[in-house]
Amino acid sequence: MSISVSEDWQAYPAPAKLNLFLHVVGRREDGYHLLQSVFQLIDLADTIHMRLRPDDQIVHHNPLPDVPAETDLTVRAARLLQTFSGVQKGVDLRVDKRIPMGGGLGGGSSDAATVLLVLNRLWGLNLSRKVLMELGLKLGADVPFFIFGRNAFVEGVGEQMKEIETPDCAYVVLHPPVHVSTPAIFKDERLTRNTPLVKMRGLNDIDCRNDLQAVALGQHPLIAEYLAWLSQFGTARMTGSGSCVFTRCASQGDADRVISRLPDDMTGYSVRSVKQHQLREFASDC
Ligand SMILES: C[C@](O)(CO)[C@H](O)COP(=O)(O)OP(=O)(O)OC[C@H]1O[C@@H](n2ccc(N)nc2=O)[C@H](O)[C@@H]1O
Ligand SMILES: Nc1ncnc2c1ncn2[C@@H]1O[C@H](COP(=O)(O)OP(=O)(O)OP(=O)(O)O)[C@@H](O)[C@H]1O
Repeated sequence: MSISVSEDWQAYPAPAKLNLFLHVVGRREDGYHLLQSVFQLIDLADTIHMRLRPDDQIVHHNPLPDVPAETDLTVRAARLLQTFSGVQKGVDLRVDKRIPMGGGLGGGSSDAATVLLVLNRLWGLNLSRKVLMELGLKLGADVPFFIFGRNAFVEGVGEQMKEIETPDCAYVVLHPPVHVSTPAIFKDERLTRNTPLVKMRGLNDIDCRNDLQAVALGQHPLIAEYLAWLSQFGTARMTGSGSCVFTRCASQGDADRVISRLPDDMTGYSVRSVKQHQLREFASDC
């Protein structure tokens, strides 16, 4: 799947995710945390434009203001794949960001996953999903999920996943304008790391809370104001390490109505759940 924008450039989607719940169940010796979470794909997405180059350069044409090209996860993903495969091919990249950065929506990780999936095809590498997921984990804990490409119950540090049925529904997502540092949340001494392990049968049996939320609210009180406003319309919760908060709505119309009542100084999105990543078939399962 791709959407043509010109003869050479092709456009590819990089969807965001919500963590429908997120439990911290332990900590590894290297400091990384063991999690249990359900990851839900949503239709809020960045667009990555890519074009094959006649040489082996990887060129980012519109780096983000605060992220130098060399540290952008799209460039890092392309370089990692180039080094791993030994391929002598290059790519031009442009990224249209729509997913708020540092919002717990996994935007950077999804951008990286899209680059890995697309270059696997454009460079003719034919690497398996498993290999791409292992490579992706080197870039970030959420990258394997986007390569897996289906809603999932995720364990470990973010690398073990099982496909799961999730409700087909609408969500309202609000973006408090604070940049949450994921390492600072995980390092915080107030974080509880001993939530009992759950067996995943269905979402209804689970205490759907986010263990990172109390810590994020402690560090950024503004998130609590957004949660309070959204709680008028349903149970509201933070995604990932924040700052975004979300609630489920009965219909897209309901979600749109919530957004229409948003105070002028708040930013939010009416989104839908997505069943599968549109680029899932760019990696094979064998
Ligand atoms: C919390 C989640 O948002 C859930 O989706 C993600 O697991 C975070 O993923 P991410 O933003 O891609 O984070 P990474 O870049 O992999 O890790 C940032 C930092 O968060 C901490 N970190 C992250 C994931 C994890 N399972 N345990 C951790 O302790 C580590 O200090 C790490 O250095
Ligand atoms: N292509 C990219 N898009 C967004 N952020 C990027 C990108 N490349 C590098 N980054 C860096 O990664 C940081 C985290 O970005 P991201 O938007 O993925 O956070 P997040 O949504 O909180 O992620 P998560 O849900 O995985 O915790 C940014 O602040 C930025 O410095």
